Amino acid sequence: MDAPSSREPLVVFDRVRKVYPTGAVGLDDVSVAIYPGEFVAIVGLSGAGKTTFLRAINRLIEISSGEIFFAGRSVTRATPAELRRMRRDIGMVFQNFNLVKRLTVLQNVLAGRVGYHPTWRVLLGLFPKEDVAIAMKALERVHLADKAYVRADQLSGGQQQRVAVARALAQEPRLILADEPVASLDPVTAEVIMDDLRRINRELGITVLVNLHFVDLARRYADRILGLRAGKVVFDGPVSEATDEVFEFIYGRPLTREDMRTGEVAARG
Ligand SMILES: Nc1ncnc2c1ncn2[C@@H]1O[C@H](COP(=O)(O)OP(=O)(O)OP(=O)(O)O)[C@@H](O)[C@H]1O
Repeated sequence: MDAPSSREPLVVFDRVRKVYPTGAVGLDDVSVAIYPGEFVAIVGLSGAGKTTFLRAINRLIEISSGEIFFAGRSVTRATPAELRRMRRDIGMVFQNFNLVKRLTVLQNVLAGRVGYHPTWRVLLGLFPKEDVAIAMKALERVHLADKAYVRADQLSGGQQQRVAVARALAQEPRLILADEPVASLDPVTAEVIMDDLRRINRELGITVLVNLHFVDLARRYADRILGLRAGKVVFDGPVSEATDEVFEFIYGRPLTREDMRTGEVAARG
């Protein structure tokens, strides 16, 4: 693989600030570049700005100043049509799955294709055969093809999150944004989801940005750690440099059992 510095970044934040109408600061002068193929974990305490960072990329949140670029184009100044086109390339996975529970698994995954068709067609549920093939392939990637015709609400939480990953994948995105994707799952299931995301990243070259508050998962799965505190990037480096001391610096306090998905804090010498 090329060294990141020799490639065009996929996402750029240029002096981005977000101040909510309440006065709360979501992002404070953030400048950062994410390169194609990276798997980046964004870490920080609750309220540090992780969700704001992620949602600013596809403009689910409007920033207050600065500029964000995706694939060399300004997201901030994009017209509605340009924004729709960009959002096709950006899949999203949420903490609470966001599936339509009364629809089948396959129908949920097909929702990932809506950005490719006019609204009337989608409302009638008229997806071309190729889309069904893409959706089935996405389900195979998360090992759920056998559940295609089951109603989404019949699945376990972990399975529902895998459907959500398949839905993002069916978009054939360049980037997947995952906002605390394992926060409501047990440790074993959390690893299944993280394994899926990593496999997708490695095998398909899709860039993955994931908000995590578990130190062990961030270390195990990410290539790069972006540490936020009070809206500022206070650490940006490879996972090998993200020591306990670094996490304690990002969090502004000692690590606790709650910071580990497994609930174990390593003994420190
Ligand atoms: N819609 C909103 N209106 C006002 N303030 C907000 C809003 N969303 C977030 N904030 C504030 O912006 C700051 C950053 O919040 P954000 O949700 O991005 O942090 P986070 O790191 O994702 O935290 P969490 O893990 O709790 O979601 C916090 O101070 C938060 O209270």
